[in-house]
Amino acid sequence: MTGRRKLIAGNWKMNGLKAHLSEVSAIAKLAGARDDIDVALFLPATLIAAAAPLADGVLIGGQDCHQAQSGAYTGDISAAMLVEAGAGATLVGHSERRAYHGETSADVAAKAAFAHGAGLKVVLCVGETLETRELGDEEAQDWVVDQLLASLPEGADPDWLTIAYEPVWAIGTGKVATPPQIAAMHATLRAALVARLGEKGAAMRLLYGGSVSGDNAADILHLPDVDGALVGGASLSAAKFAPIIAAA
Ligand SMILES: O=C(CO)COP(=O)(O)O
Repeated sequence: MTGRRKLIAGNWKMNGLKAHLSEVSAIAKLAGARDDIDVALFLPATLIAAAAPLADGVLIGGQDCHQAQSGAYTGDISAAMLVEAGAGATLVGHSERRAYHGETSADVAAKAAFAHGAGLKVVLCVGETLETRELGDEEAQDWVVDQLLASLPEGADPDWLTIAYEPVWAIGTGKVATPPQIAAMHATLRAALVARLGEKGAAMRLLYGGSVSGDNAADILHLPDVDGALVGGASLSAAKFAPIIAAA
């Protein structure tokens, strides 16, 4: 036993209106039936305040937060705003933020540290593009280790920080990484975390994300260094999320 509790997390991305809150309630019901794992939902910021009271037993989070307390950052959201809305966590460094908003690993490390300072748990995402993967499996592993180490915040601790490995080429494509690819990457990331953080690195959860579904969840979740999943499309409905929770 590793002592690491599994975390099944959903990332709704830019999906979901109030009409979809019934899915949050239904997912909370699924989570309530499992006291051996953690379940989280990273929702659009507009849904957090309405979702939090419905989601007993589910960690509700935002999908990004700014690395400053407040200020002239049009369109951004601060960690304190997420906390006030009822969030207990946030994603940082998702590849869609890195790609479409130009976020660097230094930004991501600062966001993670700031979010922690505001009392949020943090899921920090890393992952390589198809171009990098095509250089070879070892090259991809080296690249992701570098990205992870550059993104790790000061004081990284498994009590509040979880890492999610999400190969960009597997996100929303239906093209899941193979179990050997995932196992090799997670073993490499684990070794890098242990080298950097010692026991804290051994205890830090490492999630896989990228086209996780009810069909492939069991094969992925039982790999040795996989401590859960970060699920996009299949987290939007309780019906599709249920078999992933059941597989954990
Ligand atoms: O990016 C993801 C979760 O953060 C994965 O998305 P999909 O599960 O839709 O591939």
